[in-house]
Amino acid sequence: MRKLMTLEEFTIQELRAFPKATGQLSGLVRDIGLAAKRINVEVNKAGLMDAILGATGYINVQGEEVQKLDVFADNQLVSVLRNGLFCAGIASEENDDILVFDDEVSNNAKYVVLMDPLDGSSNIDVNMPVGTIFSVYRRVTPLGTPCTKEDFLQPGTRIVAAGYIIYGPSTIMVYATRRGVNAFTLDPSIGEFCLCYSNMKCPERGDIYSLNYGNYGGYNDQIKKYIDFCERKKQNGKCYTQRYVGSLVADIHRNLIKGGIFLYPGTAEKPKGKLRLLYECNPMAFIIEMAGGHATNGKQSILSIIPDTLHERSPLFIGSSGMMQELHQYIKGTAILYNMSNAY
Ligand SMILES: O=P(O)(O)OC[C@H]1O[C@](O)(COP(=O)(O)O)[C@@H](O)[C@@H]1O
Ligand SMILES: [Mg+2]
Ligand SMILES: [Mg+2]
Repeated sequence: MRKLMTLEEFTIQELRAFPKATGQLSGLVRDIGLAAKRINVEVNKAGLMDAILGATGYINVQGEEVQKLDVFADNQLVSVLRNGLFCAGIASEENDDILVFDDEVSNNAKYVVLMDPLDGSSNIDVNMPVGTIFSVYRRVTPLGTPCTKEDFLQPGTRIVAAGYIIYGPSTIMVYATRRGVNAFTLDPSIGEFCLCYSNMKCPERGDIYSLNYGNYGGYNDQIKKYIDFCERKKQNGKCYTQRYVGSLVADIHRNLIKGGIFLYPGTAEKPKGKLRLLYECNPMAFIIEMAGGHATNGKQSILSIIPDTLHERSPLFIGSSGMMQELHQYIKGTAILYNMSNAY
């Protein structure tokens, strides 16, 4: 077996590149990795335990029925980060309001974490890939004081690091900073995430388009025309292929590796679509943009949106740069597609 660098070794190597760094970000990512390992164990044996499969009967702030695994995942992340040294507070898709840790250590931590503890909830009971999505921001409120909502309502251009863990045939953590995008596979024999893809680049083009076709009727004419174009489109003599898992982590992970485009547009009924700007759109946009792709809401780059509320939704168009250019010719959005990776 090739000796693969572990996540811990990788973050320490990154630290060595920044002698002035405090190590807080590396510590935070390792804490998230630990929580992911605990979630992974429950996901793997979900079919064996009623305690993990099924719904809680509780409706969350999103108006969605909360799954038992949503709660389990949220609790694992909250407890690891609350008891850690590097996080001042959390905003979670599952909680109405922010969680301020407000103790001496946490109040001196310079980062806050935003998370979708369990993504792809509708796929839990059918053994399809699900995931966890996170993003890290530097606080804007003074250290030594409790963090506030201001620390969470920052545009995606302020993201310091973002990532997701996909609990699939293998469990993979994709972690992005401004230095690049790297992926780590969980090696169950040593219980460590090991580097499997370094410096990932999203191919400029692919032949996959990904959307929930069931919503087609509710899309505006421009988007319908783009989807019709994808149906007819031939590339190198090959038709475009439609793929949709229904777990954002899985649909984005596939397109990150193979190239492709993912759309979750607004509809007449839900003009903002379904996906949450802070917990889903922003982190995925950061990862894909750092890998050379693009992400917009059809009008502007996702990362440039100034959030108003914790649980606001946004249409999402994301993927290979060449395919995003093509899409924008159809939806005539005014978004000038430039790569945000060098915006800051
Ligand atoms: O069932 P739909 O409308 O296609 O929505 C699927 C989308 O909803 C989600 O499941 C929403 O995420 P959660 O499971 O975290 O609520 C995404 O993962 C996925 O892309
Ligand atoms: Mg989600
Ligand atoms: Mg979720």
